[in-house]
Amino acid sequence: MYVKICGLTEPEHVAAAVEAGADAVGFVMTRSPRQITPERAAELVSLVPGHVLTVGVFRGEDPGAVRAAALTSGVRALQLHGRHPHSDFTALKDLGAVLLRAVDAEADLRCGAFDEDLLLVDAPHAGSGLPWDWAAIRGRPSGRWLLAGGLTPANVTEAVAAAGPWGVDVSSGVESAPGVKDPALIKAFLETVRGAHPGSGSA
Ligand SMILES: O=C(O)c1ccccc1N[C@@H]1O[C@H](COP(=O)(O)O)[C@@H](O)[C@H]1O
Repeated sequence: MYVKICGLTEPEHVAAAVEAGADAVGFVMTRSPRQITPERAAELVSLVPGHVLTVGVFRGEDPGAVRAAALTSGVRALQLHGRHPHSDFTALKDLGAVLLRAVDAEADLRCGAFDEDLLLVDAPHAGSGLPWDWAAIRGRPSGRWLLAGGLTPANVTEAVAAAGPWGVDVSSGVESAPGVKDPALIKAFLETVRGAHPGSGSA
């Protein structure tokens, strides 16, 4: 199962995610308790080995702003939250980055229609960090998609069994306080997922 650890702001937390076996690490470059500048993201990206995908996370920015942040930070994937027309993704294609469309589970489950590289299905009220009815989306997204929203080391096994995703994405569920990652929780999350689903995928 593919695992992304998101919202990293400190080198030691990047190291914790990489050592624990994350497939992807995310850097939030939009308004958030986890927001970092593209320049800070570049410093953290430089610490990530090539086999781990680096993802820039954005919400509502126009493609020009996303492009500028992508070029400065050097992330290899772009995760766009918000109601972006397909043309926003097309406008970024030439960067050669993996493109992730993030949708919330209530607003848009026409998941078969997406043609970005990856789909990320977040909670109906994205950003709450609360568990939600994962079973409601079982069988609806197709292809490679990540489940997110309120996942923790304690509930990820149940969430995966309920929703049947290709991968999982966690941020607040591996924090000791909003925006403060906890290396022990990062390790526990990876161990739990890998224990139940050995092996990972490739984006
Ligand atoms: O983490 C944030 O603050 C954030 C801000 C803006 C857009 C997305 C954000 N995070 C992403 O939200 C999902 C779910 O996170 P959580 O585990 O419920 O906290 C995940 O994809 C984060 O990358």
